[in-house]
Amino acid sequence: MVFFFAQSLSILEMARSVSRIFSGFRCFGSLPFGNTQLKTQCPSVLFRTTSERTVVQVLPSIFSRKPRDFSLPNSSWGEEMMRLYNYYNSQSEEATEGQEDHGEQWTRLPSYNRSLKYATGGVYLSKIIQSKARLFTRNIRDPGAAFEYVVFFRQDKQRCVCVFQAGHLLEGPPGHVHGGAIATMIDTVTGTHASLLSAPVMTANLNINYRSPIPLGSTVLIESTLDKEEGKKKFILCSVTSTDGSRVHTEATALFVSISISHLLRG
Ligand SMILES: CCCCCCCCCCCC(=O)SCCNC(=O)CCNC(=O)[C@H](O)C(C)(C)COP(=O)(O)OP(=O)(O)OC[C@H]1O[C@@H](n2cnc3c(N)ncnc32)[C@H](O)[C@@H]1OP(=O)(O)O
Repeated sequence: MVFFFAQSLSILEMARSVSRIFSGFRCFGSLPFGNTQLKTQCPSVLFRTTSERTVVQVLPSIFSRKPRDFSLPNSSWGEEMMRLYNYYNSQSEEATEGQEDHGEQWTRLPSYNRSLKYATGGVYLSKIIQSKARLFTRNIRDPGAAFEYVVFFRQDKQRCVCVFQAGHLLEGPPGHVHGGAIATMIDTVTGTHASLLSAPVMTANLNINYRSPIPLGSTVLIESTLDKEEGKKKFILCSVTSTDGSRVHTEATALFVSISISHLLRG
């Protein structure tokens, strides 16, 4: 992440700016920073500065139109992708009236490709960056060409599962998915998971073992579980397998460190 700030801004203004940016992330990324209330898509964000406490209202003022949710099915999704989407989605119904929700269901996490456009803090960023920035995994217009995925979260088990269909633009070795693309998806799923657990986080360490190649066009499962938490460190385990679980493609461990707004201000 790169942020450009005018030098004349006060620290308070910059803190407000970054907070608003994260407000945008909360609403528009699949990575909601902070303790997210999963069924509340666009919460107010409470943040504290040295001089004041401010509630930043995110919506409805920042919407010009409803952004596309990339975690919903499109025409490129194959049979296996749809089958698994329907499987997890069928277990993610809203709790019915009178029934308490203890996080025992899967929750589909919406996923958007922009944050800066909607984050008013972006006013301190380069206009070019504001207009052109897109989430890395959601920046190909052609459906099915690259990263097609949906992430579900289950709170009671502290577990995320991602159904991922790898498109033809992700080729590494002939006919198979590029290791960097696999790493990107692992970072995305584990990063989403870590950020659901705590305040803003950044990847500190990602350790990957590639066990067997993933054919282009295939659908795989990426599963993420919380290993342990130590202070501001979250250790996450991740595996990429065939959808029937018979083949392990990749195994990984990831470390995420909670950061403060001032960490980003330092660059
Ligand atoms: C729209 C959006 C949607 C987005 C939806 C998609 C989600 C995508 C998610 C992508 C996330 C990313 O790629 S983030 C981008 C890639 N990552 C980065 O650029 C991070 C660059 N690194 C940093 O900024 C920093 O090094 C940090 C934040 C990681 C740590 O700095 P810090 O906050 O000062 O913490 P520090 O004191 O150094 O360390 C805290 C503790 O962590 C340990 N620690 C720190 N680094 C490591 C390390 N590499 N390996 C082991 N341990 C480490 C320290 O020993 C210490 O342990 P102890 O002494 O406390 O025991």
